[in-house]
Amino acid sequence: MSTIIEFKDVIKEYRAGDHVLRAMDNVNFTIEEGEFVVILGPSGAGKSTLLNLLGGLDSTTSGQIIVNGEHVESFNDNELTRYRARNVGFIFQFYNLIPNLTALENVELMKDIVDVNIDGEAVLDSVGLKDHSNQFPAQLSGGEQQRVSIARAVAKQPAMLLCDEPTGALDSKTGVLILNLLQDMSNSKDTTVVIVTHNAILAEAADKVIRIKNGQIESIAINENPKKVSDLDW
Ligand SMILES: Nc1ncnc2c1ncn2[C@@H]1O[C@H](COP(=O)(O)OP(=O)(O)OP(=O)(O)O)[C@@H](O)[C@H]1O
Repeated sequence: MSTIIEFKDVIKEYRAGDHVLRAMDNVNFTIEEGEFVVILGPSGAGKSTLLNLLGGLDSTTSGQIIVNGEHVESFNDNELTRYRARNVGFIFQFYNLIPNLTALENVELMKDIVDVNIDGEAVLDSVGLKDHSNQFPAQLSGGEQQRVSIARAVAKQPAMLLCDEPTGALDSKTGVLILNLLQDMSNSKDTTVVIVTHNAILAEAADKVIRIKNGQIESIAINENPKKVSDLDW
């Protein structure tokens, strides 16, 4: 496997007046292509900060973030926009659906952003929304809206899927369906999946588990025999 993501001595500080908060404190790790990675840590540990830096949504204070051989920390705004569009699928807690487009149109919208063939109906089917493709976001429940946004990120077939509590609004059965889909995508080796979660059980399904605490890496563990998501004891 080849390394797709590398954090080298990454520091991220937030300033509020003369107070400085170090949210990322000298963080080093690598992620291999196609890995299914789970990031765990208590509230405020820096998990979302890590994901935002990796996704090019926020900039480092110092250090290097190398993705596919490119230095993300050195990108200007245009380069960051291109990087996000080409490489990253985001599954975050805010759904960002376009209200006057149907579920299907929200998914197929990705055709205009990346050069991929999208079978929107099939992707909606894979997240259990086959019968909802012609509904508008306001006609869907919170969990269904979250699944449309997951379908949209998946349809893009990105090199990296960055997920912040991807199953937050879902019941456990639907959550397992989604996590299964994400694990299958990483098993196909085309997509590297990084999931931030409070759910420690998911660690058993990960290829790599990164634990962070107070902005620092507490441990990095490799699972030689990760479980299938569907075999976990939820
Ligand atoms: N934009 C910001 N400005 C100032 N401080 C911030 C900002 N974003 C995050 N922080 C601080 O950085 C630290 C890490 O926050 P982060 O959101 O990364 O934690 P987290 O591990 O994702 O927490 P949670 O599990 O509660 O979502 C926290 O102390 C937080 O208050």
